[in-house]
Amino acid sequence: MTQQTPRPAIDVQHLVKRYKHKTAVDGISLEIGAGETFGILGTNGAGKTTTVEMIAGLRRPSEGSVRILGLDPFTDRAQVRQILGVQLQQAYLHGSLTCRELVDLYRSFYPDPLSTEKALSMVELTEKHKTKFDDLSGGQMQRLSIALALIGQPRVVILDELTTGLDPKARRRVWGTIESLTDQTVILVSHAMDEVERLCDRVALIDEGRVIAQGSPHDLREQAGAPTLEDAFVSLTGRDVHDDEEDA
Ligand SMILES: Nc1ncnc2c1ncn2[C@@H]1O[C@H](COP(=O)(O)OP(=O)(O)OP(=O)(O)O)[C@@H](O)[C@H]1O
Repeated sequence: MTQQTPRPAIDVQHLVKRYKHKTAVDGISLEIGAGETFGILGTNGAGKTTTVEMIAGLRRPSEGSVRILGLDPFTDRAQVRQILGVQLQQAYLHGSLTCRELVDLYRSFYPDPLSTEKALSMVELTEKHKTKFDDLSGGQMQRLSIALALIGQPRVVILDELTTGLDPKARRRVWGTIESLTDQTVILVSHAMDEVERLCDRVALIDEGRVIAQGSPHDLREQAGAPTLEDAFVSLTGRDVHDDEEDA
């Protein structure tokens, strides 16, 4: 690592993803600094998940490049796995394993993981340690997937729909956990404006696979001349927060 040229922790250049009948991501560039919490906002189908899946190395870009702390998520896969924690919208976990077994399994992937107890207590699943993943409620599954994303104390964390489906108390607890990640670089995909406003230093607003505005939540409100981030979203995209692309 050079000291004189601080590189972005996450450097995304001209990212494109084409499917057969659809360009889901159409030239997205993002430079996210170390320690930043960066929000990705956009309507349903805007290309947010596709973008973060490419950043995480789970989906191959049609064009463009991704570097995480200087590493390519495809060619440096093994190294990236050590520094990256990912919570995706759909958690693909073994349903027959208990919470403790899943936590222990994920701990084994990392050199310096959180303790099993800390990981479970962080998301208030200590009492559920013997419960199989399939027998958890939706919100409990979500909380476990957050713990698994953070278990390796990764330097970079990607969280897709962090608190969707969580009750207000659980949301606030999870926010507190994310706020405590001061050294880590976090990408947060969210539809929840209060969450973005509270947690994110900067935000990219994505529409039809492109970044249409970028800045702090305050900047976006100013750019749009809007009183709230939700109003800014509607004004800048011309759509409602929960609009679907097909409805536009
Ligand atoms: N495997 C795929 N094959 C074809 N099209 C896809 C595929 N995955 C996603 N898409 C399309 O790409 C577009 C972007 O999808 P993506 O899931 O990235 O959107 P999103 O912004 O995360 O939406 P949401 O807010 O609903 O989660 C959508 O039109 C979606 O239908």
